[in-house]
Amino acid sequence: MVALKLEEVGARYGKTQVFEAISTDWLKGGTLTALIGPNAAGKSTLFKRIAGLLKGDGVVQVEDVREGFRPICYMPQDTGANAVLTVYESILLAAKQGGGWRVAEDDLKDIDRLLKALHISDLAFRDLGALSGGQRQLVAIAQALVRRPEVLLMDEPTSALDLFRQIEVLEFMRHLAAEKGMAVLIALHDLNHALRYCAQTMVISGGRLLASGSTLDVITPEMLRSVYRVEARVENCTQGRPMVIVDGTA
Ligand SMILES: Nc1ncnc2c1ncn2[C@@H]1O[C@H](COP(=O)(O)OP(=O)(O)OP(=O)(O)O)[C@@H](O)[C@H]1O
Repeated sequence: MVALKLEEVGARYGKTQVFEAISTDWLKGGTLTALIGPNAAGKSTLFKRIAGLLKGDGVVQVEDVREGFRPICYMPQDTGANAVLTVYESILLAAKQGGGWRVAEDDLKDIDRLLKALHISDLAFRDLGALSGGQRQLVAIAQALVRRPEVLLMDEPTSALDLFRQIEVLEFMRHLAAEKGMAVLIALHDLNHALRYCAQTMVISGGRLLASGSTLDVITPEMLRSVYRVEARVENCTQGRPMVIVDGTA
């Protein structure tokens, strides 16, 4: 199964250091990992650094990548849409990116399966430019998954989705990670999503990785006070699930 490890990873834009010396244990495939932290903490920058889109200090190691899979795929926050392509064409283009242009029967089957799994088959022949923000986000998830990544970095993938779709997508991703052995890192602002779906959580703040480990160990009232500047509790709801309840600003 794929494994990812960061060793003393840093990133800067020009002279401005965003974060430095981020190190992790080996993170194995099969589960979702939340990447959390306040606005501008560097979550997207860390993803770009892991994906190799930004250079910087330290080493990103990926081991045990299977034949026919891509080591790392980065799904950015909404970047607008190319109005010229249909949804189907855009997913096919993503599948073929960096490979040959010959389209095989299996490519088309993969796309059909993904469209069905994400419940967007009805959008297949719509123009990308004519979609709503949430529809575009679902298509972006299909574009990322069709590339068969071993490590998938998802930057706030549910920010434009309604409540039903948020749950549907995160449950689907958790299932897919377990089934395919994929390592999925998800930048999130909704900490209840982290508590509910992500086995591990990493907190980035003040240019450092402040905490990393089991989500329940990481999301604590102390962390919420020091990182998010809120007074909050983590309590079990009536169904026994832990949830963050915010009482106010700290
Ligand atoms: N291309 C860039 N050039 C210069 N500075 C940048 C660039 N991209 C991001 N930054 C800066 O780097 C810092 C980290 O930004 P980043 O987008 O990684 O944060 P984030 O944690 O993903 O934030 P958010 O939760 O608001 O999406 C911010 O101060 C931002 O202004």
